[in-house]
Amino acid sequence: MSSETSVVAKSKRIVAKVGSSLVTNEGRGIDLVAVGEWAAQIAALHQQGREVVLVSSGAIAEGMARLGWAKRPQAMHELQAAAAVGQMGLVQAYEVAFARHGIRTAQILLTHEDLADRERYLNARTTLYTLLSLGVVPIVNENDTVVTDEIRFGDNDTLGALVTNLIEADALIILTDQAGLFSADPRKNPDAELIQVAQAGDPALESMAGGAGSGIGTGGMLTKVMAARRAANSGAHTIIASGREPHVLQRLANGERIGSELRALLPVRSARQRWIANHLRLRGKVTLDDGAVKALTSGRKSLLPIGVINVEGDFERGDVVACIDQQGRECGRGLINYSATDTRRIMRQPTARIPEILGSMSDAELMHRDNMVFLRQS
Ligand SMILES: Nc1ncnc2c1ncn2[C@@H]1O[C@H](COP(=O)(O)OP(=O)(O)O)[C@@H](O)[C@H]1O
Ligand SMILES: N[C@@H](CCC(=O)OP(=O)(O)O)C(=O)O
Repeated sequence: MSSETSVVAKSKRIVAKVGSSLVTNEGRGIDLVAVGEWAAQIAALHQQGREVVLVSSGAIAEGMARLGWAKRPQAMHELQAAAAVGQMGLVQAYEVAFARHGIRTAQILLTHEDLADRERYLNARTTLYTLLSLGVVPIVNENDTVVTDEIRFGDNDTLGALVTNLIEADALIILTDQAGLFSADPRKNPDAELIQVAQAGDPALESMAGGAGSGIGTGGMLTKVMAARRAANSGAHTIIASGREPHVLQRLANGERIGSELRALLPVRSARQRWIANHLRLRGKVTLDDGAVKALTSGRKSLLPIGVINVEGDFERGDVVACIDQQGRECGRGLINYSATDTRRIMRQPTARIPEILGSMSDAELMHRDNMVFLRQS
């Protein structure tokens, strides 16, 4: 494939995400013309044998329009009420638009908990695979009505990336109200330049995307750049492009380069490792000495208690815990074999002493390499 060809051309399974500002026409109620156009484009992708999951925001913005609220409420229960009202409009609009092409849609509302718990994660995955095999287009949003501030994704960019990981999609296409990622916020810097190709996860992208969003969406560009990094964990490329660009999805699928392409270069990991890498709820941290950091990042070894010099948090056996170096940078994460209390008892200890401290049936490793992901190359 020439470097002038969009990575979407080769993508069989695609997650497309549309943001609130697009779906609701800058907060003025659902843009039915735009919804109709996306449905027509996704129908065309189906004709080519591609599978598409649509992650759509807009429930809160549409709920506000339906309730006649001019200002976004602060109180969580009012946001949740708006989402419940608006989600009705959202799924109705998609159902009608896709039905014109003979395509069925399905509503999937997910929470953080659904993706953090391995069993529920696997259930969600099976359902999505089943829907795709039936030729249905799943329409995904966060289950805003039941989540609270501490546990919500908040923006749908993160959710789009997690769905990309969940179904092992080849590409994540984030459609927004700008032509892509610019070197600075184009609302404030008319001279900002479009970034056409970059590596997902490049820290320079995060500083370009620092500003807030449109005021209608929640994430801004930063969450899109972070989503690209997350999507790259499962080998998926991300495109950030304007949802107002005519036939954008079809043109991307036909190989045209539009917007910003944030490419995945990381090695593809196992399904279990991807789940660990993208785990949002870390229960604690263990600080490693330099030798342990080296063993993990360059040798891809299991983590032994002797390399741990500090323990933070109150975790249980089986929780996902971050491994940080002495500068506080995360270098890996994994499922821990001991509770925080036991980890504190055995940290800095040689392997031979572990049975003495915790009993003869103890594991030698604090984290087994098969249950770990290594986030930084040395
Ligand atoms: N470097 C950047 N490039 C492009 N847009 C940026 C950048 N930094 C901040 N933004 C802002 O991010 C907004 C898009 O985010 P958001 O409003 O959350 O959209 P959506 O609802 O599509 O998720 C843009 O309108 C723009 O003002
Ligand atoms: N779940 C919320 C989406 C939150 C949101 O604003 O997302 P985004 O437009 O992607 O920044 C809704 O449907 O209103």
